[in-house]
This record gives sequence, structure tokens and C-alpha cells, in this order.
Amino acid sequence: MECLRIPGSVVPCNYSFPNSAKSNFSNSRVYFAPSWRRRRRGRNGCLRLRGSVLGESDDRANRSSQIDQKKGSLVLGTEKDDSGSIIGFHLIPPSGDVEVAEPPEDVISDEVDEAEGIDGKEEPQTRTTYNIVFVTAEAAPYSKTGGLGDVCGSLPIVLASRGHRVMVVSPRYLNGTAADKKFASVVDTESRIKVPCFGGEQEVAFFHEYREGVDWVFVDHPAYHRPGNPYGDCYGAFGDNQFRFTLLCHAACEAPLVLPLGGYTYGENCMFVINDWHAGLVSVLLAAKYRPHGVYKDARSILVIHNLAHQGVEPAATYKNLGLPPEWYGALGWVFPTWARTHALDTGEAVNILKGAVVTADRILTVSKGYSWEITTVEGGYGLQELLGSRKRVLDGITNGIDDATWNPSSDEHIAFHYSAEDLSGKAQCKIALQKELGLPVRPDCPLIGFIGRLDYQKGIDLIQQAIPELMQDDIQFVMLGSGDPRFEEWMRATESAYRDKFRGWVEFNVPISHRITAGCDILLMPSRFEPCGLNQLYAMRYGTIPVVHCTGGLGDTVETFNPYAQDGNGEGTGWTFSPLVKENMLWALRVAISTYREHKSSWKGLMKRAMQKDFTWETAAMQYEQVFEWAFTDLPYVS
Ligand SMILES: Nc1ncnc2c1ncn2[C@@H]1O[C@H](COP(=O)(O)OP(=O)(O)O[C@H]2O[C@H](CO)[C@@H](O)[C@H](O)[C@H]2O)[C@@H](O)[C@H]1O
Repeated sequence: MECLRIPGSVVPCNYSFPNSAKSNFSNSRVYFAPSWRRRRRGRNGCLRLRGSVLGESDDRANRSSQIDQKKGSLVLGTEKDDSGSIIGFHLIPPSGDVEVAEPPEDVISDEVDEAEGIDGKEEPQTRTTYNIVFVTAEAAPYSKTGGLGDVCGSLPIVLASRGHRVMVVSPRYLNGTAADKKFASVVDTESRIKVPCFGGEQEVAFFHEYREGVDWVFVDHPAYHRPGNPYGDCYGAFGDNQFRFTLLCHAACEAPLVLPLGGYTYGENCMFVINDWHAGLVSVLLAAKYRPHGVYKDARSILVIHNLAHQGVEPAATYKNLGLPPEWYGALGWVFPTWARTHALDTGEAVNILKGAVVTADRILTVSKGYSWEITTVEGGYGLQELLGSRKRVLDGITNGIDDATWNPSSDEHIAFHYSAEDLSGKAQCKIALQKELGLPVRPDCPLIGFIGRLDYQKGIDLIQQAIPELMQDDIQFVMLGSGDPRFEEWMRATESAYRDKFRGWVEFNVPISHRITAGCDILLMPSRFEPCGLNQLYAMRYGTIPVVHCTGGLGDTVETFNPYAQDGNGEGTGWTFSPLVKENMLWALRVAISTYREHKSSWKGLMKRAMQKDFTWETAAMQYEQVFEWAFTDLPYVS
């Protein structure tokens, strides 16, 4: 058996790893390349680079690709054209002091056949592959309170299907309810590390599941085991969230180094995709704790901002708990403006974890193009606008996709009747089924308006509150599903009692009913004050439910206002956007939508079909992510 040795220890002598990490690095081991690697090998045992996001032609099949051992410790796969010129590189994902054995030839052949498909269908392909490590507070189906869970549950799978090696690191939440079953299939890796933070060493464990091509890694610690959701309970946000997510970030930085997943660590050359403030310490740790010791010097980090309103701000005195060198205070240091201080002696000094990530991440992404601009303005920047503006060169926006397996009206397991853009009859039946389920009068021709979302200031619930007395004068039905701010929950219950034959307020986080509302309604209302992307309008369009939205962030980017003059009302638009965000505008847009539904049936059908046919697939977004990965690796990593 031929062995390829990857030389060069990644562990510098002056860097102290926890014991568990040392044991993984101290022995050179011989491994069979795991299945994710075998899948991408050609029959000759060399890595094959197939397909391209850059639009290369089919003659790529003739190009040779081989494993080269470069001077030093880096190993690159090179792609050459017919003349032998090198036209591309990719990093062999794991590095570290390990030996990799080529699997037997027959194993390789089987994997290649499988990858190409018996029917000759090409798998999704990519040109350069990366070791990608998502760090996130939530990932569906294991944990979800909103859109972050959806994104981190779907995008990693699509990137893995495109040839990348992908790990998702998230906490193992147990809250003593049936939701704990979601972690039933994850297993204890028996790998433990000690995290130096909060004045001591915290032992955390790693659990793991390999599912749909992704390594789902769960950080386990007693702080993640308590009633409530990932961030809080009925009394509000947990007081130790800074501690809980500091643990997550430290553990996520160690995971690629210490976990031999499939017998093989991810190694140092990773692309960390860090999501929101909960994961924000990762890029600070890379810059402050690892790179000065020669570790992760070739890794990159991308901060993905799903919601700038939450930044992980705590008193300045907590800085010493974070496990960072004292001289790095400035990266996180934050001073509240005078008006936001509580008393005359309050200096307003704080640590802001998201700010630290904005400073140290190699690139910054928001979840739509529109939002990437908004966060550089006073209105949308939540105090970080100037800093974000100073990083404009590396700031971009990529619109989220939707998971077609979960959100597809022709196969959705939560809805009673299936339908498609070609045959819409099932949608009418879904509407009747929803009216029955909600106990509303069954009236197929009565416009049914829906709202789904967190009951939060962001979502503009107060505007709906203001508009309801007027809206209830119209011949419509309205259903709201949401949980969050107790004042809005109470208002929804009271409104349902006041308008029993027209309004339903379902106070709960309930995924199946969210699918049935998405399928059964005619119109989805989203008067969000700001919306980094918004997924519900994307789901609604996929289900032929017409969105009426405030023109902000991702809502403005994804919903195209209906144009009654284009092709006699049959040409353009997938919904209605309104701006500015005032009750009158919202009511006006809703009423135009309602009259179009009632009086212009063929225009409405056209709207539904165009909305359903819009491309919001993760494949499209994943290709854009790959482009940003490439840019990040082209630039030098952040150093202080
Ligand atoms: N009561 C309930 N029952 C069942 N399901 C419910 C529910 N309330 C909400 N959901 C679900 O949670 C998700 C919410 O996604 P959004 O994108 O609308 O919002 P969120 O503000 O959480 O996400 C943030 O991150 C995402 C992802 O990047 C951005 O799209 C968004 O703009 C940003 O605010 C949807 O899947 C929705 O169906």
C-alpha cells in the first residue's frame, strides 16, 4: 500500500494545547482516507477536480490533477491543463502530523462510480474544496428559534454536497422536554478539552453525528442543559450567555485540531464561518491566541451577520473572563454613547463581542445585499456603522436560500394536500384544511392573510397591532403564529377573543403549523422594521402565497412589486413592497393585494406562478459563498 506522508508538525513548541489535543498530535497515524475524500478521487487515486463555479468548459475532464507535496508543510492538489501548466490549486483539507494511506484501488473505483451516478448524472460540483467549520448557536433540526437555525441546518449540507468537507459546531442543548430527542443520534466522541476562561478551566465534551455529508459536532457542558430555548427562558435571556458562548467559541477553535472525524482531523487550513455574536469570539481567538503561536496562520474566518441588533455586549470588567490576552482588549472594547449611559459616573465602557468579530474577521457577509449596505448607515448600523463602513472592502451580502427538501409544496410532510406551479388545485384544499384547523369559517374565496415570526420589535408587530381595528372592518381572515414578547402574545389572545370569526392568534413555536399557514394563506404579511434577509417571504413565494412586505433589507431584495401594466397584468412581480413603514402604507399595500386577489383572478394566478418559480435555492447561494471563500484565501489573514 502506497503511503503519502504529510510532513511538518502543526503544533509549535511554545503553544500549549490541552492534554486531549496533545495526544492526538503526538502520534503519527496511518489512516484510510475517509469516504468524503474517496468520493472525490479519480480512478488513478489522484484528487479529481470536477466542474467549476467559474464556468470552465467540459474539457476539464482531460485535465490532470495530482497531489503535490510542496516545500514546508503545505500540501496542495494541483490542477493542470493539457500543456501541463498549473491552472489551479486546492488545499488537501487536513494537515497535521499524520500519514494518509491511499485506499485500495477497488474502493476508489466504487466511490467514483457512485459519485458520477449510475445514470451518468453529474453531481453538484465545485472547483476548489475547503475545510469549512460553521460555528453557530443553533442548527436545525437539532436546535432552532428562528432563521439562523434554518441557515446553519441547510447551507452546510449543500456545501458538503458540492465537495467541501464541512463541520458544524454548536452546543448540545438539553432542556428536559421532547426536544431532547433531536440529539438522540449524536454520540459521545469521548474527546474532552479544558477551556481556559472565566477564572478556571472548564471541561467540555464533544458529541458527533455524521449526517448528509456533514460532521455535526456538539459541544457539551452543563451550562447548555436547562429548561428554555438556546438563549433564555420565560424569565428572559440567561444571565450567563457570555460564558456559554465563550465556551462554544473556544471549543470550536479546538475541534478541527483535536477531533479525528472519520479517522482524520480537519487540521489548520480551515475556513471558519462564524455566525452572529455567539460565534464572534472565534475570529478574535484565531488572531489573538492561535496565530501568534503559528497555529491557524493559514486559516480564514468569515463573519456572517444574521442580525446586527444583538451584539453580545457586557460590562468591560468581563473581558478578563474571555480567555484572551489582556493586550487585545481594544478589539472588543466598546463605549456607549453618553445618552445611553445610566448615570453621571457611568463611563459607558463595555466589551462587544460582535465588534471584536467585525474587527478581526477576514471577510464579513450579511444575508442579503441590501442589508450589507443598511448596516453601514446610522439607521441600520446599531452603533457599528462606522466600523463596518471602514471594512467595506471585505463586506458583502449573499441572499439566503431555502431548503427545498423541507419547504416544497409538492412533498411537504406537514401539509395535507400537495401542489405545484403546474397544478395549483392542492393549494385551495390546503386553505380549506387550514380554516378548519383554526376553527375559522370555511370560505374559499375570503382572502386569508398570515403572519409567522418571532414576536419582536424587529418584526413590526406594533404596526399590525395598530392596523387590526381597521383591517377587521374588511371582509378578510387573519392568522398570526408567533411567540416572544409576552405583551404581544397577550394582545394576540385578546384580539382572537374580540374577532372570533376573523382572527386567530396562535401563540407557540410550532413548525408543522407554520408550514400549514404558509401553504393555506393567500397573502403573507411582513412589516419588519429591518430584515437582514427574511426566510418566511421566500417560503411563502415557494408556496404561491403572495408576500406583502416592508421594503427593507432582504425583503426589498427578494420581493418584486406587482406591475399591473406589464403585459396586461400578467407580466411582472411576485408581491408588494411598501415604504416608509407606517400603518397607512401597510394597509394600502394589503388592500391593493386583496382587491387583486378578488377582482383579477388571472393576474393573481400569474403572481403565484412567478413567485413559485423564483430561484431561491441554496445551490445559488452556495456558489456565491465559494466565491467569497476564494477571495478570503487570496487575501492575507487578519493579523494585528
Ligand atoms: N412561532 C413559530 N413557529 C414556527 N416557526 C417559526 C415561528 N416563528 C418563526 N418561525 C420560523 O423561524 C424562521 C424565522 O426566520 P426569519 O428569517 O424570518 O427570521 P429571524 O429573524 O429569526 O432570523 C434572522 O436570521 C435569518 C437567517 O439569516 C434572516 O433571514 C433574518 O432576516 C434574521 O432576522 C422561519 O423558518 C420561521 O418559519
